[in-house]
Amino acid sequence: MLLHINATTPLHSKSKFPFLFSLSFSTTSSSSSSRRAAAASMSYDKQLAAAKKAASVAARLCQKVQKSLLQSDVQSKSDKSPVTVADYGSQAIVSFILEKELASIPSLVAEEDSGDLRKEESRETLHRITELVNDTIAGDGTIDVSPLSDEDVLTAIDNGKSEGGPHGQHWVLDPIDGTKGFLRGDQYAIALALLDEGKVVLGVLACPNLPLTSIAGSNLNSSEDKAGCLFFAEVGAGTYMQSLDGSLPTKVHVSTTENPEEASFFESFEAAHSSHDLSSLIATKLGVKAPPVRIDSQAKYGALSRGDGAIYLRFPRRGYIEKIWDHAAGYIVVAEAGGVVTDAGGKPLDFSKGRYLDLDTGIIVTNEKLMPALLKAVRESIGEKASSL
Ligand SMILES: Nc1ncnc2c1ncn2[C@@H]1O[C@H](COP(=O)(O)O)[C@@H](OP(=O)(O)O)[C@H]1O
Ligand SMILES: [Mg+2]
Ligand SMILES: [Mg+2]
Ligand SMILES: [Mg+2]
Repeated sequence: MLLHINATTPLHSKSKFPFLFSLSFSTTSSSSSSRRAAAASMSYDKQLAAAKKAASVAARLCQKVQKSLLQSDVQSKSDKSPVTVADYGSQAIVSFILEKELASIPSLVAEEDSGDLRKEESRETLHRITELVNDTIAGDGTIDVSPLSDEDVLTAIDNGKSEGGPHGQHWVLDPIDGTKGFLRGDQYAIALALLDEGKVVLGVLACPNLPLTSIAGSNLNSSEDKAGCLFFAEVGAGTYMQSLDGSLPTKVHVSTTENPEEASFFESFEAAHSSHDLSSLIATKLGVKAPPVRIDSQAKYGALSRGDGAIYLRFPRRGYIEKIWDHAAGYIVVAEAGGVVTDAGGKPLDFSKGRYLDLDTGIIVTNEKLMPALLKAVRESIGEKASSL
């Protein structure tokens, strides 16, 4: 179990408060304490500050686009998933700001590439992206740079071609996770994480449409609450949330409920991304009473990290291979808030294998107390489904 300070504790650097960290070490489980021990001598504070800035500025670009979303902003990639000027713009901004803040070209594993944008018919779209990137950077007022050219934007996007892997440091970026939610006007996230020697050591999730207060039991679409959350986590230092417009961070913690009857669960809005039938069977077996909360993107990990729900279930169709940028930031945000993220067989996720995750059947997330019962329900439900085929 992690040391939970309280919900209004501002973030302090671990170097300034060694006392808090020795306390935190003494109360952790053995698997997380070895993770912490490995990272104890490392501080990623500088990278975390750069990541928070990059994700926040990218979120502003996305918010601008979502407001004035035009059908012509939507293109189709070869895999038919929608990709918008905001996906490209967000990737260019994050790549550019990381490079500027850290004074070196980052190794970046990111979802988008510039292939389609370099085609003659994309010339107008590219101009529009460059304009958006420059307007957003100028609007921020803290980034000292002359306007970027179309070529600068293409180069920044293409920095995301790294293959990642088990050695060295690699940034992992999903410039807009939940593009379908973004296009619908619903939830999406800018998800940025850092791998060091194959382990996720920090993560930032910007969720522009996620209410600052709990979404437990609420109808997200009719929520009048103020929205825009920035979750961030550094290995060994816990998870914090602040508003995207810059409030003081508060420490967050996953739900500690042991009772499945009190637990609600998150899953993809899109049934094509995760089997709603299987999750319903699992929830029934486990004794969950509440209906599923269906939202797009890694906003699910963010909401879970602050206890809005207790379980996240993800079961893609057979043969689908998960990408590391769809989970790296969300994983550490939940893990540092005291949660457990595994594949459907209970194995930890391995982010060291390159751009893809090699895992068994699906991804499940909950707290340490509920995990054994959840794993049992998952195993039985998958068995039942298989035998009924
Ligand atoms: N058939 C499929 N099964 C599972 N995940 C899929 C999928 N097709 C796309 N995805 C991934 O699901 C992500 C969105 O997850 P969620 O369903 O939780 O909102 C997408 O991220 P992008 O929107 O960044 O492309 C995409 O990578
Ligand atoms: Mg995509
Ligand atoms: Mg994604
Ligand atoms: Mg994406």
